[in-house]
Amino acid sequence: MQEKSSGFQWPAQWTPDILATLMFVVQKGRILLIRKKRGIGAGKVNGPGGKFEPGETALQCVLREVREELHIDIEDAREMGVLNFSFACGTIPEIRCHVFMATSFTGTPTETPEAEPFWCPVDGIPYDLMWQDDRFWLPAMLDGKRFEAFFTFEGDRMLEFSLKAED
Ligand SMILES: Nc1nc2c([nH]c(=O)n2[C@H]2C[C@H](O)[C@@H](COP(=O)(O)OP(=O)(O)OP(=O)(O)O)O2)c(=O)[nH]1
Repeated sequence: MQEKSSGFQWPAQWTPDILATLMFVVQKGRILLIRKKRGIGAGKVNGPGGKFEPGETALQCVLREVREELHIDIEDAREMGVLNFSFACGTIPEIRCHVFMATSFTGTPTETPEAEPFWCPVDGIPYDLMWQDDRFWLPAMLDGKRFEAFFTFEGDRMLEFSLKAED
C-alpha cells in the first residue's frame, strides 16, 4: 500500500450521511465520461453514478444509476475503491462513494436529463473540468490499483486529502 496525504490525519470516527457510487467504463483506450446535468456536481465532468436507494447494495446502485443515466447495462462491474468526502460548509452532506470499473456493456450510451455521455482518450481526461480530487485517484485506478481516500472540501474546493492505493 502506498499512502499520500496533505499532512491530514484520517478521522477515526466519521460516518457518511449519504452512500453513492460511480462507474468508469474503459474500452479500447477510451473512457466513458458524462457531463453531469443536475444533482451534486452539476456542470462537472464525471463518471455516471449516484446515491443508493433504500436496501440497495453498491453494485445494485451503480448498475441502476448507469442504466437510468445512460441507458446501458454494465456486464462486468468490479469495485475498485472507496472515496470519502467531508464538506466544511455543512450545506453538502458527508458522502461515501464506491467506485467501479468495467469494460463491457450492452446498449448505446444515450443522453438523458441527468447526463450527456462522451468517450474520451484515457490519456486525455479533462481533469480541469472534474472534481479536484479526481486527479489524485483516477490515474491509480486506471492502472488497476485498488484505493481508499478521504477528502475534505469547502464547496467545490478541495482542502485536504489522504490517499491509500495499492503499490
Ligand atoms: N468523481 C467524483 N464524484 C463525486 C465527487 N463528489 C461526489 O459527490 N461525487 C459523485 C458521487 C455521486 O455519483 C454523485 C452525487 O450524487 P448525485 O447527485 O448524482 O446522485 P443522484 O443522481 O442520485 O441524484 P439525484 O438525481 O437524486 O439528484 O457525485 C468527487 O469529488 N469526485
